[in-house]
Amino acid sequence: MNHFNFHDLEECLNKHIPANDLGEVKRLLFGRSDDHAIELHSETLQLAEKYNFDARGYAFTAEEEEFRKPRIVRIAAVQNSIVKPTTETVAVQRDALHEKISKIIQAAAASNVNILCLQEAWTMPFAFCTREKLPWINFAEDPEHGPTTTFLRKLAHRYKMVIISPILERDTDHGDQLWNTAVVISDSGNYMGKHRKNHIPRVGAFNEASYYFEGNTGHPVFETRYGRIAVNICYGRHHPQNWMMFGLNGAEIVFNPSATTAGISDPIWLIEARNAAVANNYFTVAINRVGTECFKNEFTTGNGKAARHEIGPFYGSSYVSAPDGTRTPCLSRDRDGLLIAEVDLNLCRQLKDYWTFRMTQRLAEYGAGLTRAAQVDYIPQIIKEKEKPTS
Ligand SMILES: NC(=O)NCCC(=O)O
Repeated sequence: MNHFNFHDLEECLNKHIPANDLGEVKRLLFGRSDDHAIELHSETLQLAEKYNFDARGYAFTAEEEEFRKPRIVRIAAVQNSIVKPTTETVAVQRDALHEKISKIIQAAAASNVNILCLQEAWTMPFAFCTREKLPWINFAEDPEHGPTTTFLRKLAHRYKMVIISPILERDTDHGDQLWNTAVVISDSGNYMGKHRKNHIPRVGAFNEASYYFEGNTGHPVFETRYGRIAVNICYGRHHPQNWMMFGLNGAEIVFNPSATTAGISDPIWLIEARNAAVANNYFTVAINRVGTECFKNEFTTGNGKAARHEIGPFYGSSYVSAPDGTRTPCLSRDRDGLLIAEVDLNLCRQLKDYWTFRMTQRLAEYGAGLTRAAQVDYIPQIIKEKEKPTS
């Protein structure tokens, strides 16, 4: 099937599953059978219509508590295609993306979004497949004072919104190195800090290791006005320990800005961030770009297939998962979109109390086991059947 004949999983279920089975199918696929959609502000919907993106909203509630007030926060994911051909200058490509995203952020603000995350390397095409340095490395910016952070700080301040901005970073203080970095800007418009992608892919066309190394910023959790947040960038979602460390540091929401293509990862996309939400008792927000990106020079992918000019299609499908394992429907596979989720952060502790994973986790046991497994002379603990005596 052509991926672009199939736009939207939920739409397909609604169309084809018999009405009396639909609730149970949704309970098994999404963790709940009811429609938890929320109405978005009319300005959000108007901007979505005008600028040709989807806007959808859902709510996750928690039990009422005697001693804690609900901690209701609106979080958002943005998925989008690039705007200009990759043959345009870096400044033209980047500015066009700034312009597109400013409309989507405005739409999010109209529906009172508190924390918003953009997709991985959102200011550029995902050009790492080419393995060519120029012009792509010219998209790299200073995370604190570069043009993208400067641009977003104004919006964050204007809308009192925490914004997570994943970019290609140039670290001029340390040998001009490049990094794949998420910048966190507070609701007062201040630069809060950054996190560098912990796991760098060496799969398919994702040749990022030619540009930057595994991150060296650990697993920071940012204490924002609206809650404790962290960022697990793309390929890091395949590593349960990466998710776990953000949880151990107290994250209540972990964003997973990604760039991944149909065929590589779509069968596992819907389970990874959802599983992490369950295992770590926090909300997760999985975000993927849309569209196919074309480059002037052909590149090969090391799979015996002919060289090509294109990477993609990126299949979108951004979604939010709650610590109880429920999830929103996805955004579409091929359209720009804004996904808003209203969450009660009290749900995190409620699920901690229910499952008691932290108590049963046996961190010290695994810490020791992992240390042993990382040694070069580690002998895997395998038990074989004893040889039977031959008679
Ligand atoms: N951007 C990125 O890390 N992509 C790798 C492919 C994947 O993890 O799905």
